[in-house]
Amino acid sequence: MGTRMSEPVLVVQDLAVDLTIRGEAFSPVDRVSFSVARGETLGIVGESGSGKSLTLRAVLGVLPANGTARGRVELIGRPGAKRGSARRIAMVFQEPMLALNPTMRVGEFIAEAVRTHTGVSLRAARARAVELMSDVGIPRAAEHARAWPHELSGGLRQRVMIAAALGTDPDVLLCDEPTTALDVTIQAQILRLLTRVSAERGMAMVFVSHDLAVIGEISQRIAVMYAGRIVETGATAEVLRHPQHPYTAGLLSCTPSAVEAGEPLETIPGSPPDPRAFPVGCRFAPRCRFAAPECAHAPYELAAAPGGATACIRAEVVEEISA
Ligand SMILES: Nc1ncnc2c1ncn2[C@@H]1O[C@H](COP(=O)(O)OP(=O)(O)OP(=O)(O)O)[C@@H](O)[C@H]1O
Repeated sequence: MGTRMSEPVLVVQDLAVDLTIRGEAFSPVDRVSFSVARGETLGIVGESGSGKSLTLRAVLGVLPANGTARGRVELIGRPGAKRGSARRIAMVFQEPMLALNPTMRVGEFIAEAVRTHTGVSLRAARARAVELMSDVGIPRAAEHARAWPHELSGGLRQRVMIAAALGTDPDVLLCDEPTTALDVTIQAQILRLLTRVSAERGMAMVFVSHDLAVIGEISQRIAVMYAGRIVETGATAEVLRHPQHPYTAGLLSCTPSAVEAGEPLETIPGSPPDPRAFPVGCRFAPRCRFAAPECAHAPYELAAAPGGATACIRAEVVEEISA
C-alpha cells in the first residue's frame, strides 16, 4: 500500500487552553506539542488536574463554555486524497452517560453513528452495530442492542461508547481514561481490542490515563504531563526504563506493576499545583527531591534528551544520583 506507519495524521503545535472563572483568566494547558502517526498510539500520562482532558477536548474542539484554545491542531489529509475525504476524529469520554442519548436504544445510537459517518443503509448499520457491540465484549449483543442507556451498567455503557466511536471509522481516536471505571479483565479486553483496531485499520490513537501501567501497555510513544505542560516524551519502553524527568521517575515508583515485588510503593509527596497559581520556573520543583535553586528559574520547556525530550534542566544530575 505504500503507507508508512510514520505518516503523521494529527499534528498539535503549541496548544494552550485558556479558562476564565469569575473574570479571572488562567491557562491550565500551555505549549503542548505532539504528533501521532497512522497505526500509532501516543499515551498521555499525568496526575489528575495536569490538563490531559482539556488537551483532548481542545484537539476535538469541544472545550467547556468558559474555555478557548490557542495554537495549531492539524489533521493531515490522506496523500493524494480527493476533496471531501478529510480525516475523521472521534473521542471516547470519561463519563459515557453524558455522551449517550438517553432517548435512543443503544443499538440505534451506534447504528446512527455508523450510518452518518459511513453512509451505509440503516439495515447494514444496524447489523454493524451488533457486530461492534460484540467486538467490544458486550455479551448477548443483539439483545443488549435493544436496551436503553439507563438499563446498562457503567462498564457496558462505556463499551457502547467505544463501539459507537469505532463505528465512525475514525482516522484518529482520542481516548480519555475510557477504561478507568471498568474492572481489570474488561479493561484488558478493551485495550487489546483498541490495539488490534489501531493496527488493522491504521487508526491513530491518543490515549490519556493517570495509570502508567495502562499507558505502558497501549502506547508506543509517551508524553508525560505535569501542571499543564509535557515534561517528558519519548518511546514508551525507553521512558519507562530510563525516565529523564524526576516526575516520570516519581510516577513510576507509584505504579505497582512497575515496582519489583517486595519493594515498597512510594508516593510523590505534595499535590499538583492549582492552575491559577502555577509556580514560576519548573512547576514540579516544589515537589522534587532533586530540586536545586536554579530550578526556580528553569524554562519548564521540553529540550532534546537522549531518545526523547525532557523539561528537567538537571536530568543528567538526576540520572547520576538515581543510578
Ligand atoms: N471548566 C473548567 N473550569 C475551571 N477549571 C477547569 C475546568 N475544566 C478543567 N479545569 C481545571 O483545569 C485543570 C486541568 O483539568 P483536566 O480535566 O484537563 O485535568 P486532567 O489531567 O484530565 O485530570 P482528570 O484526570 O482529573 O480529568 C484542573 O485543575 C481542573 O480543575
